[in-house]
Amino acid sequence: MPTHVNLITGNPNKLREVKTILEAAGIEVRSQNIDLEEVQGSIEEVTESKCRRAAEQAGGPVLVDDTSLCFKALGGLPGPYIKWFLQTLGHEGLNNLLAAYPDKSAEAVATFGYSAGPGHKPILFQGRCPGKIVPARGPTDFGWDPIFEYEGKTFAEMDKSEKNKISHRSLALQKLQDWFKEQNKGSE
Ligand SMILES: O=c1[nH]c(=O)c2ncn([C@@H]3O[C@H](COP(=O)(O)OP(=O)(O)OP(=O)(O)O)[C@@H](O)[C@H]3O)c2[nH]1
Ligand SMILES: [Mg+2]
Repeated sequence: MPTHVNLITGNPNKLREVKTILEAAGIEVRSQNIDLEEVQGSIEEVTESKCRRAAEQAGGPVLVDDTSLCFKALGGLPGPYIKWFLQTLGHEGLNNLLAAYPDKSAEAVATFGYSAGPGHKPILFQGRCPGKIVPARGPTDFGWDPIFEYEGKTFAEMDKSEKNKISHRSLALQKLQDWFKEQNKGSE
């Protein structure tokens, strides 16, 4: 296991969750806020490009988190473009996108990219959490948490620790930790 990672993000809520999850496993989370240009493409392409840019700009090993919200009735959209949809339409507008469809199911997808440094190919770790889109319930301090319902509660209605146990982000970070452990074995 590395003793620390450098998470490149401008999002303090992500940083808080990643810190809670990884620091419980003994990995210190440092962070740099670098505004990275984000390309269009599949979830994986967006994350890989973001991770490459982050490594170049930070000049060393980096971790990035790109988060998607995928509506089943819309073939996976807004997907990696959820940030702009959320900013433009708000919670109500996101619900309205699904008004014509009986299927409100969605998936929260966290894709972490880890690069050992500039020029190193990013390795991706993905976690998916199934849920459905509902009218907003709960505190509004983090993105689309109030409209994403998992087993009867929106993410916003959950305690932070409850969300961190089952979230897309914790599933992805579990895979990252498993990979770190594998790497360690190889170097022993
Ligand atoms: O309710 C939420 N619960 C979450 O668990 C979650 N994770 C991310 N988000 C939001 O989804 C968009 C992703 O865009 P995104 O991955 O590009 O993030 P970002 O631009 O905010 O930060 P970063 O790219 O600097 O890391 C942004 O609007 C984030 O606020 C979440 N909302
Ligand atoms: Mg972003």
